[in-house]
Amino acid sequence: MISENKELLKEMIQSAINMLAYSYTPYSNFKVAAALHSKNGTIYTGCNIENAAYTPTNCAERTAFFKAVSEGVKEFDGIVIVGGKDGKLEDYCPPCGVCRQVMMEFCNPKTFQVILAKSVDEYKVYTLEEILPMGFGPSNL
Ligand SMILES: O=c1ccn([C@H]2C[C@H](O)[C@@H](CO)O2)c(=O)[nH]1
Ligand SMILES: [Zn+2]
Repeated sequence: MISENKELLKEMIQSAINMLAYSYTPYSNFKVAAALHSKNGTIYTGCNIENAAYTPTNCAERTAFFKAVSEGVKEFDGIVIVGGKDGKLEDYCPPCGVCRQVMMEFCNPKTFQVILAKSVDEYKVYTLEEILPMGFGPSNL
């Protein structure tokens, strides 16, 4: 489990916090960033990217997944998520339902860890199964 590696966890949280600077949010000012760890050791970061037409907005988590998958990487251990109004990390920022479903596509719900962070030493760890019980995924087809 990725959460046992405290050094890696800190590195991922710091990468996500650094990524907040690229969050494109002229409409909501709600800034979100993610750091996704692949099983080959690479960290893929992502930020939310809003749009004047609103619905094309892409969440930070999906930006990170799509960066990785578009480079041929499809196996992951865990994701760190940070976010808040104006980029202030006062609360934990849980992933939306659409992002949970994208996680379900590529990750084992029993082992993939979703780590919500407020700082490098303030975080909570969940499995995908805990935040998406009875999820529908590739094994259901
Ligand atoms: O899982 C989530 C939920 C929301 N947002 C973004 C989308 C939008 O830009 C802003 C407000 O919903 O937060 C994410 O990046 N990830
Ligand atoms: Zn989302």
